[in-house]
Amino acid sequence: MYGLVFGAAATLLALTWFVGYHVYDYFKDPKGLRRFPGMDIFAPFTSISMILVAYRGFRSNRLLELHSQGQPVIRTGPNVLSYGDPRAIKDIYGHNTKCVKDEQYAMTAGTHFHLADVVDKHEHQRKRKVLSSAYALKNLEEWEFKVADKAQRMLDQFDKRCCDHGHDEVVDYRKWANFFSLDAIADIGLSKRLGFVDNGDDRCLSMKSDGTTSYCQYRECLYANSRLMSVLANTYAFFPHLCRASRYIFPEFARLWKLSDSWEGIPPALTHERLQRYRAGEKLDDFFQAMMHDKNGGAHNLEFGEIAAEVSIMMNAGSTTTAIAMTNVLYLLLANPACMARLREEIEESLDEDDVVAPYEKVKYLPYLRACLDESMRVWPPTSHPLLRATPPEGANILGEYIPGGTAVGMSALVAHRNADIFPEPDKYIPDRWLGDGGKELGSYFLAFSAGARGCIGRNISYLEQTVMLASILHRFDVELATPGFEPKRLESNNLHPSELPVRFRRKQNLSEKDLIAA
Ligand code: HEM
Repeated sequence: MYGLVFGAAATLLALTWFVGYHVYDYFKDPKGLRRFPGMDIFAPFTSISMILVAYRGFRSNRLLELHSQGQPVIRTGPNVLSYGDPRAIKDIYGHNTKCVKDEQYAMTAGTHFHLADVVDKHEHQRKRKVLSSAYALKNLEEWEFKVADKAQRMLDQFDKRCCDHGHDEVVDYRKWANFFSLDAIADIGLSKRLGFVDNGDDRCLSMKSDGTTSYCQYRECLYANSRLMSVLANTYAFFPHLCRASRYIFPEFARLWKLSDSWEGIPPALTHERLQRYRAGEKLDDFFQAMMHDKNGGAHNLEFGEIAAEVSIMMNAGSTTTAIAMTNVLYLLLANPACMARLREEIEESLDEDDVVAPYEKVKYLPYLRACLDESMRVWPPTSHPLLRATPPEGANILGEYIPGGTAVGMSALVAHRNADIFPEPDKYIPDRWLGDGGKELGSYFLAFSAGARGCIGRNISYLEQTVMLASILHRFDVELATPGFEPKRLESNNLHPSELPVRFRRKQNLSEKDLIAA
């Protein structure tokens, strides 16, 4: 009985402290953030608001709704501001910004930082220098054959499933696009043949820190980790506690944590395997090799943990985003037949009839093709939520207004891209807007790859993969939605995931009967 009373009193005390602390902080307002309207009435007091919005699965859309009502700045947490005016991009993300990555990145990092979550500017510069040779455009073109190989395997799979063979198989392009982007980045990065496209399955090895291994499904595990972080990392001081508690309290989170634990073991398993090949003296042409040595052959002497961290971000950022972009562009073209027809015409004019996988040289500068890709990443940016930066200790001017040091600030790419002043008719798919001088001017408001020193290092690889795969598919097949009028649902974790994309492939009429039989 006394125990119960004591427990109730302790809970009440803790709650009173919790609420009192946040209310006190709000009214004390040391940074003067009270002038900004809250995302809802609780957001200025507590990050629970953002946790709930994130949990519902589309926080950028909520921010878009709020900013569209005319609010340029919204307080989404006690110390977090969301910007709605794309002119803030250069202040927050531009090359001259003094803002650094927010502590959220360090909070969610593993034992070692990787290029994307390292906060310290000098450490980031060091890493970026080491890795830039690996990601350089020069290497990229040398690695085209790896992408072409995966593209050929994708075409082989679609050939087997296309309607001309008497069956009527519906293909989930979303799934296959992810198999493709994973196979491609594993080969480019680690000379590893995952074989996801060949197997139509993403079963792979995961390795615990004690060296024990097990098998798991790659995408399921990665997506679980991303979903957890997108919800839980909105708390700061409470993050480790929430991580622990959520494992035991909520069955849904317990399931996600189990999968996420398996994801944590995938990059070490890949790193371990590649290191063994490296130590055995195999000279392979991949990122890994470029990461281990400088141009003159001098060893970088990276620790295992750092190598595994870089493998992790490469296999994560380098696969999901591209697969999302590939899915969205195909969907948007199917939903906009006039754009599809024009793109096909451009592709047909540049490829020869006997080209199977589109040679990058022939398609990389096709203006309408690039415009279709960029417009789809504008409408549905694969990484859509505000990527938070912290203002420097001395504070920063954002949109001409002083924001004190240590404030988290960010702008969602979805919000930036749906701004009607910059992108008229923002909800419509209009690739033309990217053509000519007008298109060039829009570049500074295109946030799909973020911007400045922390902008995406892998964008050229992604364009290579997206361009080759899309051109090859449209050169070979007629594609249609399995259900006319189908629209993918969307779930935003750390990326904005479309649901499945069920389509049918049909070999194009201009291919000879002989060609069909050979396939
Ligand atoms: C459509 C495809 C892609 C999109 C939309 C995309 C988007 C982004 C965005 C928005 C950032 C900034 C992240 C942040 O501030 O937290 C970023 C950074 C990064 N991306 Fe990508 N990315 C794509 C493809 C790739 C690929 C293919 C790779 C690797 C092969 C890659 C590797 C990275 C890395 C390592 C960073 C961190 C860069 C740094 O901080 O210096 N990305 N990407």
